[in-house]
Amino acid sequence: MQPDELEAALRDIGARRYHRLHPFHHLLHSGKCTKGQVQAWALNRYYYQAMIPIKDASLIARCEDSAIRREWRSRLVDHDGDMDGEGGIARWLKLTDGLGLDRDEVTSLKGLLPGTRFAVDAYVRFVREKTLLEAIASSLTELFSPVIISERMDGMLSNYDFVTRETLSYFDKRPPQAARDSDFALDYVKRHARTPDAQGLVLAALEFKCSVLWSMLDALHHAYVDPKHVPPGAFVPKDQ
Ligand SMILES: O=C(O)c1cc(C(=O)O)c2c(n1)C(=O)C(=O)c1cc(C(=O)O)[nH]c1-2
Repeated sequence: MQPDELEAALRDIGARRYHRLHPFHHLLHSGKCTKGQVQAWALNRYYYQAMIPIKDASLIARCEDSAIRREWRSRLVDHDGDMDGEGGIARWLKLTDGLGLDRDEVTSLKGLLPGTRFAVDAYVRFVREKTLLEAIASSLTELFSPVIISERMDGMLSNYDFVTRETLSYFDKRPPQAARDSDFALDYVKRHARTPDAQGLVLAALEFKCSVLWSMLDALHHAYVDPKHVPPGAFVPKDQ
């Protein structure tokens, strides 16, 4: 494939497999979730947010090219900030605060669904163990996140009286960061995946990552929407 054909194949995976298509997101964005279901989403997604800098640090740790390390470093700052109280993780905790969740409960991870833990851990392990090309390609879901984030902001702000713009401030910053990061990652894979084998690995890495995001929402749907089987020890909303 030519590089532009590879890009088209990657975008096609997003169009068919990205978590924007998951029924839980349809419920969340259209105002059909209860407050408890929104809390469960935010509490579980906290683990994804908390582990993203760990996976990015592991990518940097094995990367021998200082230009790539320098570029990738901005992701750590985006999530961890330069000081306490700044960065994406801190802003995610503003979201869980705004939804009335106890911070210690969220950060203790005690109420996490096992399915969330397994999916997120699989992503971190993938980035740690696969080739650098596959690790970079697995971040390419971010090509598709600006659209879902704007749908989520509009939908949640207009449909839930318990959600404010300040509560959702995490998402204000994400679209430009995601655009910058995914432009870099896309350019990298287009330049480095030039053989059919390498291109196959890149496409498989993006499919894998779509499955990670999809199974996080499957776990939420099973526990909190239908059939509402909350695994032992996981968060139980007050309204469930
Ligand atoms: O809200 C979303 O739907 C969404 C999706 C994704 C994604 O597609 O992986 C990320 C994020 N948000 C996000 O906030 C984020 O920091 C992030 C980092 C990464 C990554 O793989 O390195 N994906 C995403």
